[in-house]
Amino acid sequence: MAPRCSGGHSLFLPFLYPPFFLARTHVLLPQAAAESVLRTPSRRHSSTHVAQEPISTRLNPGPDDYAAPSFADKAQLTLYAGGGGNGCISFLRDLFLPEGPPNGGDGGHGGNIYIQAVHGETSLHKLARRRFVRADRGKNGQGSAKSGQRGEDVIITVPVGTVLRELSRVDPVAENAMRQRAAWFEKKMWKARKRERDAEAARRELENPDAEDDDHITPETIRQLKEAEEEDDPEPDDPNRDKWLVYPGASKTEVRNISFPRLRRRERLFRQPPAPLHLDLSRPTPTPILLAAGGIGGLGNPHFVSREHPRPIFATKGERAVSLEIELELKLLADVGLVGLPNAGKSTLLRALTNSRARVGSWAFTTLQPNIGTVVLDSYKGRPVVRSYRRYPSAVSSSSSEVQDDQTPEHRTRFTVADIPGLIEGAHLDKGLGIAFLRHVERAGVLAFVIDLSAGDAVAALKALWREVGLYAQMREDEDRVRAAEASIDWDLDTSGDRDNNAHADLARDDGPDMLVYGAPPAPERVSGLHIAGKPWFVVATKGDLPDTQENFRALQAYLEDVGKGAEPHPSGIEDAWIKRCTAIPVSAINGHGVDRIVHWTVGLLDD
Ligand SMILES: Nc1nc2c(ncn2[C@@H]2O[C@H](COP(=O)(O)OP(=O)(O)OP(=O)(O)O)[C@@H](O)[C@H]2O)c(=O)[nH]1
Ligand SMILES: [Mg+2]
Repeated sequence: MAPRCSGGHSLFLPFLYPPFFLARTHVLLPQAAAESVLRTPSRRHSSTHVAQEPISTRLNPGPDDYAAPSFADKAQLTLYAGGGGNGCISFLRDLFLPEGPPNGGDGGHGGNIYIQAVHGETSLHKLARRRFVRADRGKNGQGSAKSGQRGEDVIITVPVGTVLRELSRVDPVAENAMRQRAAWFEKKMWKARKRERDAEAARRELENPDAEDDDHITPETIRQLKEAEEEDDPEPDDPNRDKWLVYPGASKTEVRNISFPRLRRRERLFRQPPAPLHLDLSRPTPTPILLAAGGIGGLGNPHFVSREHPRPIFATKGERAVSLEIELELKLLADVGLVGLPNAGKSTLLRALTNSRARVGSWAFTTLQPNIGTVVLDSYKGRPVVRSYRRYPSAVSSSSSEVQDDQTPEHRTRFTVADIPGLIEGAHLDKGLGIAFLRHVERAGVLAFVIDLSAGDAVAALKALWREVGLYAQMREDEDRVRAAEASIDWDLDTSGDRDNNAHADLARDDGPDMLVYGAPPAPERVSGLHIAGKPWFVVATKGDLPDTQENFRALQAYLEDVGKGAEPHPSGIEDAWIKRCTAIPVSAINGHGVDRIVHWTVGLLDD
């Protein structure tokens, strides 16, 4: 019978404890390693070796023991900001005061819609189901000078890493301003025509001083002519007329004869941000960002008291509010992205590291949607697991106050880990579950390559994974370059002519050569893929509890040492990629062994 060790830890994974590695190998016979695999709590005290179904634990759960992730990384929403409430037309009535002064209250302002990126949200599924977001309308004003209540604001909370793009907007305020400008211009033209007509009539009268004697042109005919012309060219309507509310008891003639006063421009507390909105919420937003401003409330009739209108029977309507169609796309901003072949043990590792209940199964493509888990470093209940500090990149902010914030490191109490579906060869060509999920690790701070030590050559597996990731990165960079080329303006329309004689080209060259593209877009630069290959990475060599995995691990470790020294190229083949601290951490995720080292190593890389 094979020798058995009493301490579980020392028997497992000799390479978890490198200093003791050589000393311990002599007791680690293959049979012993094989036994250790089956060492589940129920077996620890059993004296027989009868094969039993391993008892399911949190790290080795049954296929049905999982929380289905509700995940969506895209959502399209229509936002309706709240309209303003109407102003009120009312007059004070009291004993012995039948016709008191006007006392209609103002309408309340409509609610705004904001967006805020927060830690703790990991998916857009709730918003994807919602489709519409409406802020409340302001309440109408009431008699006795009671103003209407303000409409309630809505804050859309999204995960950090969400990108917002505006698709379209309907802005009644902007439309109205445009209509007003057109009406103002039309009125100006009409006034000019009227002046011309008057001048013409006066000239005719002057030219015919003895018009009374003339049968054809009398002052009466001149007046009639002018009237006919005026009928053909009526005064344009006041574009502000539909902004007014008139007392419903007023007669039609009264309404027709009201000359509404000029509406003054009103100061806005919330200005609608200009179109098109494009936000990249790659860090938490301490204060919500305004997306759609509510309409301002109407004014009650006391605002319009004047000598001409001592008892105004009109008030203004509340402003209609903007509506926006937006698209949200989530590029998960997990700190660590787990990349591995299907069935490598990524989800088990996520369970071991965090409280996640990701689905685990001994078949490929168990995970169909990304799972996010949070590793708590400091719960403020005792000593932190490890002290860590987060610094935000200063490139994100522009204002000086924010730059100041960037320089003060924030105490990191947790970090997030993203487990995505497994990659297969050709994933960058959309094979398997494809590249749809690679964009979630694209933005991770650290990449952890999860490699199953029991599934053949670990070095080959690592190279295959890096190849896919590298090709994906290069593809993304190409896409970005093409998009940038398409979006830039080609100022040099005369491609056949001599450029030196072309005034446009000269102008462009002097003023801003970087902004302009001459003729065809330039040939793409050398493809790099560095935006992913430049990230810190390490290898998690898992399933180390299985027999005959030590050799594989040793070969992997030797290969990574060579990569670190520069003797071997980076596994992706990309030049200048990150090779500072390449290492492999052996773990047995199913037993939770070695996972603490992953936490420490990750924190080291994140803090760097
Ligand atoms: N012996 C052993 N088995 C493990 C270990 N980690 C995972 N497994 C088993 O490997 C199988 C696959 O694990 P998963 O965590 O579902 O693998 P995955 O990489 O998430 O797979 P996909 O989601 O399909 O990509 C399961 O049967 C696990 O129990 C380990 O450390 N040791
Ligand atoms: Mg999985």
